[in-house]
Amino acid sequence: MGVGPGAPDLLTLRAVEALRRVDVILAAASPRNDYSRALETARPHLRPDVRLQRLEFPMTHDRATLRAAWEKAAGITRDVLRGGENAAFLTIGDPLVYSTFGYLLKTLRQLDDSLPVEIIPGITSFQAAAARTRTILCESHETLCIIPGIRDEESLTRTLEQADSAVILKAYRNFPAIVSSLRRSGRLEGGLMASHVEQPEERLAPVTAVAAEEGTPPYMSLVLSRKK
Ligand SMILES: C[C@@]1(CC(=O)O)C2=NC(=C\c3[nH]c(c(CCC(=O)O)c3CC(=O)O)Cc3[nH]c(c(CC(=O)O)c3CCC(=O)O)/C=C3\N/C(=C\2)[C@@H](CCC(=O)O)[C@]3(C)CC(=O)O)/[C@H]1CCC(=O)O
Ligand SMILES: C[S@@+](CC[C@H](N)C(=O)[O-])C[C@H]1O[C@@H](n2cnc3c(N)ncnc32)[C@H](O)[C@@H]1O
Repeated sequence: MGVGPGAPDLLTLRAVEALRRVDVILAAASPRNDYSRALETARPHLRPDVRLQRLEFPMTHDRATLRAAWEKAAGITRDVLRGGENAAFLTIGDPLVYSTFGYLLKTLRQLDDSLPVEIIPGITSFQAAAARTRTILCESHETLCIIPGIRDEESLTRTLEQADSAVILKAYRNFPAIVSSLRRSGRLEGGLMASHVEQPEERLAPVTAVAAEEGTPPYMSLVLSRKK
């Protein structure tokens, strides 16, 4: 299930109802910090007796490391379900948008495609950012383009030139290339940077202001860009 951007009151009623019902909570954590923001977001809704099971996702692009981790996570999930327990896998935002859930689902299907899976949608990070900044995402004939900010500058520029509205997720380490591509496509002015939306560390600022600072933005950052 998606738990939304990070505030415990931005889960859907369906997600909250499911959390009250399940025996096991499956939470993705990076071995780097063993922290699950999705779990902390859902925590106020958990039954005190629910069992917590961490699943490690290494947050890397190394194919062999990823495959091994997904197989381990899918194996644990299969064993929980085959044991007769209900489980909820938590993911930030929506489970079908750049989510660990996608990899878990595909790998679980390969292990056993008879296991029942229900997907509960969540409010995405960019919907939450649009709401917090009162930004219209798209209207009338406009397109809305969802762009992974880890692409190279040329690719980012080409896509931005085609888009009416754009949201650039994963706007952190590659932020300088993102800023250049916004500038080259004539949309730097007006670009909004939204970090940790609906989380305690929330920051909303013009892209130009963030670009003028030293340092790398946090992983939980995205850019909203609407063509003028
Ligand atoms: C490679 C890299 C780039 C990339 O994003 O592509 C990457 N994550 C990176 C960094 C990173 N990720 C997170 C933090 C801590 C942030 C914090 O704590 O504030 C940090 C920062 C850090 O570690 O420094 C947490 C996190 N990540 C995802 C979620 C949401 C979810 O679970 O859905 C959550 C919240 C979980 C929670 O806490 O609830 C999801 C994804 N992250 C993935 C990959 C894919 C999974 C691959 C796999 O199966 O392992 C997937 C599914 C995206 C996809 O595939 O599109 C990049 C490498 C580092 C680098 O080199 O820069
Ligand atoms: C792996 S993707 C997860 C997307 C998520 N499933 C969704 O539906 O929004 C991680 C990226 O989502 C964005 N993100 C997730 N939560 C966020 C938040 N609360 N504030 C700002 N950006 C966030 C950031 O761009 C981050 O790099």
